[in-house]
Parts: sequence; C-alpha cells; structure tokens
Amino acid sequence: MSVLRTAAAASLVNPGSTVMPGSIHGPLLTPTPEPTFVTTNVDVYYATKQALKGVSLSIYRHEVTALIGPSGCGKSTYLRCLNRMNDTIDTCRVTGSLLLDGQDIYAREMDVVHLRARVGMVFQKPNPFPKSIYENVAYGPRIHGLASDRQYLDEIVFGSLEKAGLLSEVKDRLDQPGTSLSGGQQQRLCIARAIAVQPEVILMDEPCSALDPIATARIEELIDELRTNYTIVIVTHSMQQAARVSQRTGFFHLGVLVETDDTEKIFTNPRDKRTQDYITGRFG
Ligand SMILES: Nc1ncnc2c1ncn2[C@@H]1O[C@H](COP(=O)(O)OP(=O)(O)OP(=O)(O)O)[C@@H](O)[C@H]1O
Repeated sequence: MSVLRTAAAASLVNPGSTVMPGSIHGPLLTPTPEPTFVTTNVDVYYATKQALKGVSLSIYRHEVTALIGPSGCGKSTYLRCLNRMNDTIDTCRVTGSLLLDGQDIYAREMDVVHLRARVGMVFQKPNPFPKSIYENVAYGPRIHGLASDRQYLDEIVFGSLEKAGLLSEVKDRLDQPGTSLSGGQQQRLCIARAIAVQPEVILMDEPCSALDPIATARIEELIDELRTNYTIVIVTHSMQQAARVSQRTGFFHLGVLVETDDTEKIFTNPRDKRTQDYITGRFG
C-alpha cells in the first residue's frame, strides 16, 4: 500500500486525529499464521434474544486481535464465549463450534476451571482480590497446584509481576493490599494474576476504559510486549487503540461479524460499507 493511500485512509479513521500512518503499526503478519481458536457459526442467545448470529472467526497465535463495533453489537458476548464466561449467565445459550487448539471447549468433558486458566481474562474495571499484592498473583498458581514450594511460588509471582511491567513499582510493598495501587497499576496486577497461571490466551474486555491516558499508554505497550508469549483478544471502543495495538481486527454490527482482516486493511480499505461507515464515524 502506498504511503499516500495509507495516510489518506488513516485520516478516514478519525479526520484530523493523531492516528498517523505509522501508528497503524502491528508488525507485519506472518505469512501462514497458526490459529489458536477456530470458531465457526457461533450463535448466542440470552433467553429468546439472539445476541450473536453465525459468527465465524479465527484467532491467531501471538497476535493481538481487536474486536470493534458499536455498543451492544455483541463484542463482549463473543469474547466471553472463548473461556465460557457466558456459562455464568443463566439465560445464555451458545451454539456452534469453538475449538481451542483443535479441542471443543464446549465438550462435556472440558474442565471449565482449567479452560479459564488457559484462557485468562482481564476486565474493564480492575478487580483485584481483597488480598495483598503478592496473594493476588499467588492465588491462581496455588489453586491450580502449579507451585510445589514457596520458592517456586515466589518465582511465579515475581516473574508474573515482571512480565506485567509492575515488579519495580511494587517489589517493596508486596504485602500491601492490591486495592492500594493506582487504577493503572491495579490493571497490571490483574494482568499479572492472569499470567501467573500460564495461559495461552488473554482476553481483555475494554481494559483501558477506566484508565487515564498515561496508564492507557502503559497497558498498550504491555499488550504489545505480551504478544511475544501470549495470544491476545481485546474488545475496545477506541478505534485508535485497535489500530495501535492489534494485528487483526474484527468489526461487529448487530450481532454479526461483518468482516475481519489485517488491522491495516480494516482501517484503510475495508470491504464492507458498514465497516467504512463505522470507522469514518458515520454511526456508532
Ligand atoms: N446478561 C445479559 N442478559 C441479557 N442480554 C444481554 C446480556 N449481556 C448482553 N446482553 C445483550 O446482548 C447484546 C450484546 O451485548 P454485548 O455486551 O455483547 O455487546 P457489546 O458490543 O460488548 O456492547 P458494549 O460495547 O456496549 O459493551 C446486547 O443487546 C445486550 O443488551
């Protein structure tokens, strides 16, 4: 794609905004990426109301996939299908095929607790446990039996805090409550907590919506670093954020996945008029 075309298209995303061509960055996609999740024809109902209609989407390893679309279009519903968080909603029914590394995550024999360790989740509002910083991170490895002794548990806790970019800020106050941290630090603590149980995938549901711009920038940098070791799916209302952090983007509208493609393609040359209208601010 020519620089001129990219520049013109980037200005479409948000005319006059700071989204410059270079900031639709995600490094180039590998030629033959490997899917972590293959989901096919997913329908979701809340009682009789259908929230997702025939969604087919693959999530690729070591990429960040952004899910965008107007409010109520089903982004969070789809995200929650990937670790069966929707199971906690009585009226919710999921049909279709959802395979993680080829395994049906809705199969009767699937251990949902284990699934949620493999597919961790970070929520909109940071939600540390009412425990110390150390215990927030140690809790998961303990209940999953990942640490045979205290020394190994320490290694997991310190390593997870380091990967979440928080260790240097908290190493001298590990026994203080998680809730004593700033909002951005709490969100990184929640990321450390997810990492501590060695997930393959981290789901993030608008992880920056409660954070200020500096804390948001820190989380965005972290997402880019985490991609080396994890597969990430992020729901975001910010098209700039999707453009900055993701390699692949899916656009949802009224419960339908309208299109999915390389992030650069979605923001510069979408196939569908609805996507074009959304990214140019005509609705949403
Ligand atoms: N627990 C629930 N019970 C009933 N309906 C629900 C429930 N959760 C979501 N819905 C409905 O499902 C549809 C999709 O909601 P969902 O939260 O997935 O959309 P979204 O795109 O993530 O929205 P937003 O961007 O506002 O968070 C909406 O119509 C919503 O009202």
